[in-house]
Order: sequence, then C-alpha cells, then structure tokens
Amino acid sequence: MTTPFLQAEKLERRVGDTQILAGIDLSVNKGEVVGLIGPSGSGKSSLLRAIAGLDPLTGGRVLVEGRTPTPGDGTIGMVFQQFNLWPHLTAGENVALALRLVRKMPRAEATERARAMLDRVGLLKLADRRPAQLSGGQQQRVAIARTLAMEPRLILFDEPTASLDPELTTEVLDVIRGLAETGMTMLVVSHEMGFVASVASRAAFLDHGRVLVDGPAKAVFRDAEEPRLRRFLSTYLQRVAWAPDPEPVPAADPGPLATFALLQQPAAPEGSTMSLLGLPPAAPPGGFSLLDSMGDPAAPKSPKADG
Ligand SMILES: Nc1ncnc2c1ncn2[C@@H]1O[C@H](COP(=O)(O)OP(=O)(O)OP(=O)(O)O)[C@@H](O)[C@H]1O
Repeated sequence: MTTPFLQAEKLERRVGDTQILAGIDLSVNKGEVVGLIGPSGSGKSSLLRAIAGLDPLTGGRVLVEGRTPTPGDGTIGMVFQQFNLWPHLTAGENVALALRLVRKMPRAEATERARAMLDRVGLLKLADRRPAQLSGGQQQRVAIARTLAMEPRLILFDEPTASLDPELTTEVLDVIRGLAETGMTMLVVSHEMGFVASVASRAAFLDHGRVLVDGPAKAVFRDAEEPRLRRFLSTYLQRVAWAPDPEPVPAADPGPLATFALLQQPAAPEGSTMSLLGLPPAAPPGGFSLLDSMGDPAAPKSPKADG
C-alpha cells in the first residue's frame, strides 16, 4: 500500500476545558482535493491550522509523505479568509517581496517569478496596482499567487471566499478549480457547497471536532445519510433559499437527491470584506518563519518596501 501524501493521525487539540479537535484521522493522497464542511465551530479552521503547524496539538501527529513537516519549510501553503496584502505595495511587489523575504531570492528573479505567478491567476495586467485598486476577488488571487510562488506541495484554503461578495466568489473558486486540474493537493474549508461538490474529490464533514463523514464528495452530498450532516445541509439550503431559482426550495429536509440538486445554487453572501493567504506582514528582526506568522491578525501590517 502506498503511503498517503498527508496523514493526520488522531489529532487532538484542547484549550482549557474546550476540546477543539477530538481525535481526527485524515489521509489525503497526492492530487486529491478534500472539501472540509461542517457547522460553525465544528473545528474546520482548527484542523487546517493544526495541519499547518500553526496551533499546537495536544495529541496526534501530522505527516507529509511520511515526515513531520517543519513549519516554514515551504511544504504547506495556506490561504486565509483575509488577504493580508501589504497595502502600500503593488500586486507584483507583494508576491516578489514574499519571495525575497522567505526564499531570499534576488530582486530581479523575484520580480520575474512574481509576474509568472500573477499570470497564473490571470492578473499579470494588474501587477502594478495596489490592493486598494483591486477588487476583493483580485486581492485574494494575488494572495493565492503569493502562496503559489512558494511552491507548496499542499495548499490549505480556509474559507477563501467568505469575505467576498457573491459576484467575486466565482473568480477565486475558478482559480482553485484550475489548481485542482493541475493536480495540486488541497484541503478547502468552504461554505460553497456547490463548489465542494463539483471540485473536491472528497468531502469530510466535521462536527464537534470530529470527522463524522468522509467519502467521495458527490456521494457525501447525494446520500447525506448521517443525521447531523443532513441537518447541516438542510440548514444550508434554507440559507440559500433566497437565491434566484425557478424551483421552489424546500425549507425542511429536502431528501438526498433534491439536496444534491440544490447544492448547485450559489451561497448567500457572508458578512465582511476580506479573504487571503497568510504571509507575514513584516520580517521581524532576525528572520521569521513563514508558517509561524501566517494569518496572525496581530502581526504588524506595514513592512518597509523592499529596497
Ligand atoms: N484558541 C482557542 N481557544 C479556545 N477555543 C478555541 C480556540 N480556537 C478555536 N476555539 C474553539 O474551537 C471551536 C472550533 O473553532 P473553529 O474556528 O476551528 O471552527 P470552524 O468550524 O472553522 O468554524 P467557522 O465555520 O465558524 O469558521 C470553536 O468552538 C471555537 O470557539
């Protein structure tokens, strides 16, 4: 039997009396895209953060190709809900500075590679714009380009479109869809069930820090036999019931097949405005670890432009 690309074994995380992860096992093969779904507070973000090494575990271990990844070694990239772009730098400079800081890449090489990465997410023409001159979807694509520039072998997406208006969600999901087609191994926490159903090869449903259902994505949505999953999907369908739909949307349990059909509907808009990857906003004196700093909302946001 071949070793899975990613093995999360019996992951436990407890903070005080709160059991955040209650013994999660997850194996992911190379090239798989696994959608993580579940109610708010079920542990989806915590699972990603644990895999990335951002949060300490109180039990279990994470192996990538049989080895414990070292935070900051570039094996794992993460894209967060907030984009955390450096506001005074252009899109190109955001990607290039990351390469210079993390990879110690010479300026010319970093600039060239940044342009190639922006091209990959369809933003080469906007390379000279600053974040404020970009839409939220474009900013998130810059953030994805910045993650891709590090050449991660596994990318974790934590609700990458949750901060975007629905019309901007598609362009970000299309980039992720494109990455899936290139064979990138990815874990995607998303409330976009239609996206998960269509792009993820597998879906795992979390509840109270446990994986209750794990299987081929379409089967998970189509069958939805597990009662909590069924309840979760039913609630989701009620939330999207506002969406333009020639068919009436059942408010209660719609049955498995109807559930799957309705999951093709777009999700309702969510609250805030930003989403992102997590590079460190600044290089602290004495160097830094990429993963240690990723997504730290308390981190300073105004590094000096690279000079
Ligand atoms: N550092 C922490 N200390 C205490 N409790 C925490 C901590 N981090 C997370 N939790 C709790 O752990 C649970 C899981 O949180 P997590 O953010 O992983 O859920 P989630 O499934 O990603 O939710 P959402 O969909 O709302 O983002 C929640 O009850 C949360 O309040």
